[in-house]
Amino acid sequence: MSSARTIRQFEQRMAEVLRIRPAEVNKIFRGARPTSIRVNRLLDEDTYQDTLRAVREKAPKAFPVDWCEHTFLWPESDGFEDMLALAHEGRVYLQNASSLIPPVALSPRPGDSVLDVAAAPGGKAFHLAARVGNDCRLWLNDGAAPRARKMGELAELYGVRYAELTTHPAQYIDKSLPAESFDRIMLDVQCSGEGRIDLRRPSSLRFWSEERIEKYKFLQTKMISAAYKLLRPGGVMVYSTCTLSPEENEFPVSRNLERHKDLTLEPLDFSEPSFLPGVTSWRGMKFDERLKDAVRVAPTDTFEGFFVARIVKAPAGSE
Ligand SMILES: C[S@@+](CC[C@H](N)C(=O)[O-])C[C@H]1O[C@@H](n2cnc3c(N)ncnc32)[C@H](O)[C@@H]1O
Repeated sequence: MSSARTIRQFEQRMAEVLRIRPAEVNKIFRGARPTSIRVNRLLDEDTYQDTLRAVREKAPKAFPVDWCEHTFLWPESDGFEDMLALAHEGRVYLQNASSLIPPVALSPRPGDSVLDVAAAPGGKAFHLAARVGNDCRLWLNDGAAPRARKMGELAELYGVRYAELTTHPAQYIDKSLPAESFDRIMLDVQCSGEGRIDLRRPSSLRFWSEERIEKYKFLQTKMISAAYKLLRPGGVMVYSTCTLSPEENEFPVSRNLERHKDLTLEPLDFSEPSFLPGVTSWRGMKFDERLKDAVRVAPTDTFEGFFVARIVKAPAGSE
């Protein structure tokens, strides 16, 4: 159980991050729900059409997302049991709408070599595969072997073809995989999960602490640095977390922009009212000005708190 002190610390921190009053934090952090339905395109065409019909009939309040194909926003979760049954058959993937953002931001192209560094349970990796109809060389990695194994089984259910499935620690992944060999890298990393905290259940704060945030920030900085070495010149990497503290978001990205001069940030070319720019300072720390091009998602009924940065490596031979 979390102490009253931890709850107070969390409320104060979130109020500061989101620039709201601590009392409002309690209204916003009411828990994670699956608030999107992604219809799986990797099964046969008849199944796809049949699934689309089922979504429209059984979850009529779901509505299409204009920046993400084959996907519906689903704030009311109507027809939940029917959608769950479709998910068990691999026909839809149910997840929070914020999780749709990183694969769209990464925008893999047909034929790309794609690495997902912390891929399990597979939501974003499967979405990447679906975006190019399995026409990519997909390398799945996750540091937790049992989660990686389960992801392999789910990949089969969802018709996802992958080239490799490994369990390397992300912070050292450059020691195990060939340098500069990926066109696209997804780095959706382990974090303090603030976007998913449910203050109706204070026990959801049991793993949250300011000390843990400090620990993660160095690990995440190393993970980006290791992934950088695997990215081809001209390639794109998306760094994302389901947390809001700048230590775990702007800090690791900013340190890597300083360290690797051929990296820069690109703004996303789609938006929602809850998308805010990244911050350039926090509690005495200064971050690279380009962090304004990152997206910080404020929690709403549909979107969990999230952070996404699209990081680009300059093409070979450029200044
Ligand atoms: C936020 S989850 C990833 C969710 C996944 N991208 C998805 O969309 O389904 C973070 C993942 O990182 C993995 N992980 C934790 N520490 C790691 C490490 N040091 N190296 C690699 N993976 C790690 C966890 O097992 C977990 O599956």
